Amino acid sequence: MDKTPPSDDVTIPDGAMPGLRHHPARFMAYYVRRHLWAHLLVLGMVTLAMACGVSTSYIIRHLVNAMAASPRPDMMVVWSMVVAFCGVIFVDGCAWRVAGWMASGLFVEVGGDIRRDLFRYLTGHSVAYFAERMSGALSARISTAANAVFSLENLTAWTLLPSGLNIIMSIAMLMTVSPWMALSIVGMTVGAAILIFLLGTRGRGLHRDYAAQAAENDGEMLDIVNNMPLVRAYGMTVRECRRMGQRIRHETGLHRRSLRYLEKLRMFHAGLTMLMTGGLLIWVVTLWHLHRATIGDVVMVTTLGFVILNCTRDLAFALVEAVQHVSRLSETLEKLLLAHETSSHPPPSRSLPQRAHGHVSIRDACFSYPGGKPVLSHFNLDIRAASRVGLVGQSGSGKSTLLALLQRQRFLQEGQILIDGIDILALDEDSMRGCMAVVAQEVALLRRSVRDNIRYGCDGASNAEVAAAASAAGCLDFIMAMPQKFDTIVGERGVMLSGGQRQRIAIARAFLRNAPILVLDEATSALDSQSEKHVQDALDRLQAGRTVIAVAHRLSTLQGFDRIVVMDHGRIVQDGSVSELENMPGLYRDVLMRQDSTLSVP
Ligand SMILES: Nc1ncnc2c1ncn2[C@@H]1O[C@H](COP(=O)(O)OP(=O)(O)OP(=O)(O)O)[C@@H](O)[C@H]1O
Repeated sequence: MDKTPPSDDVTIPDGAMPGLRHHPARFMAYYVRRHLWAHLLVLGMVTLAMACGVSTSYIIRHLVNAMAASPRPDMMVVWSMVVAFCGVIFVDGCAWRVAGWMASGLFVEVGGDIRRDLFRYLTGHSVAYFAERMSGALSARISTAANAVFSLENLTAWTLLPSGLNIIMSIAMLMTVSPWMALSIVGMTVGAAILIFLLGTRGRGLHRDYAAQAAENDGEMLDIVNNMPLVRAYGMTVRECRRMGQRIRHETGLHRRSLRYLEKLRMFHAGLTMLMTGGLLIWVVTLWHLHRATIGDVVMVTTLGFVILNCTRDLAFALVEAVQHVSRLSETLEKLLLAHETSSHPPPSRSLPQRAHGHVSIRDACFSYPGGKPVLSHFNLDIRAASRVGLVGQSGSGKSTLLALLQRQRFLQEGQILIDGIDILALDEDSMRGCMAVVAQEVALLRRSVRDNIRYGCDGASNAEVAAAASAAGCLDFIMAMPQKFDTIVGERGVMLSGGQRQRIAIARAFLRNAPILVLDEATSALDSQSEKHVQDALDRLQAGRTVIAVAHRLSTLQGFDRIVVMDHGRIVQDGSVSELENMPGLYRDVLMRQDSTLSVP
């Protein structure tokens, strides 16, 4: 397998991931623990800043009382309060800035850790997992998870924590004026926060509808962009734009409703704040009138009361927002942290010798897709090392499924597939990938250079070896004609190359891998006869001395093979040499005759 990532890059090991699928809080806790001291420092700085902020009201109270003292104010007290005020706002500013500085590195770092872990875990899923899901949506989910945690950390540091601390410290300070007043404020604060939170969460349906529609539209857009050639070919550009326009209008409508709901809550809270602050002012002025409160008390209570009530609003809205981010994180983890399909088998531990023979044996194999009919049932096939076997059969007879099972992209429900006598499920990744090379109809190329694409999976290969493989695969002519030769970037999925050129790059890759087993999946079926000739020549060179398992609809490509296996509904219905099957009534001869007369694919 690829190299294990450096342990520094792993916060949550793959084995622990599925256990966190329904536990977003525990998932986040791993990343907080990884940077515990930095998180504690941010927490400490925010607490210090809040303490400073609240104590300014306390200092102002004393300043006002000292200034209003009769017959003459004590200027020592007045100036010491001024100095204290300046000191406190200086510390307050410094604490915020230290917290901001730390957080700007810390929260971004956490986002990076999450992306690395989720990407690594995602790449461990089986090919079937990817085949059944939209790849764009999966990669978008990794960003969604990292962004949700980033938002939650920011929300906690800059809103939840300050508002909570502000409320607690302000109430403690109000206790010094009137315990009853402080208790009343506690009641009002808790009541208002609970009310806003409950009303806020009642709007969750609206937020969810919007989030679901937005995700669906993103997927839809990606689908259209990926299929632009089809859209153009069928003259559907205008219609697709109109369709997308309608979907986006629907999404913006849902977004507006979700935001307006929050806005209505804010209006409701503003009214509540006005009433409660007015009530507090009347109360403290009455106390002052009864000589039970000083002017400083009036100033402090009014300021703190207003601060507290505003903080309840911030706290409640931040909680509602936090619920939204946690929902997004939960949804993402649920989708991404499914247990790897391979994990139900014992960990692969056996390896093949440096040069495996390439004897393939499929024994009593049973397989069906989830919820589908059996594709293979008690299927047996033995392929000698260095023999060339063609798999033939009507569409849907199970040929591609067999190749997927052979490459460990899918897993048998019963039976075994053995390579040189070892069950492929027991083979470690290096042996598994090292013993097999694949050339398929749809060649997978990355948006990297020609050289990197040929060298893919053989990192140690020198430039000379890459060039030799390219030469053996008949690629040199077109590579040398490219602007940057081997360094030319092939474009997304190799769009800058023709179908035949892409095939020959795949063949060069297989040459470099030099695996004893070669799997050909309709390798030449999509090519015109000129390209097919080039590719076929390269393939003939590649096949020499290897076990070849080739699926082909065009029977002419299997001329010269040692053996043909004809499949029908997941069973072998004919098995023999080309000449035997040509002279035997049955599916092979029927197809051959049809192709001879039409020269087309059945
Ligand atoms: N991902 C999938 N999920 C569910 N069923 C599938 C899936 N892939 C294939 N099948 C079903 O499995 C059966 C065998 O399909 P398979 O692709 O192996 O046939 P094939 O012989 O390779 O066909 P073709 O020559 O058209 O490629 C078919 O009935 C097909 O509908």
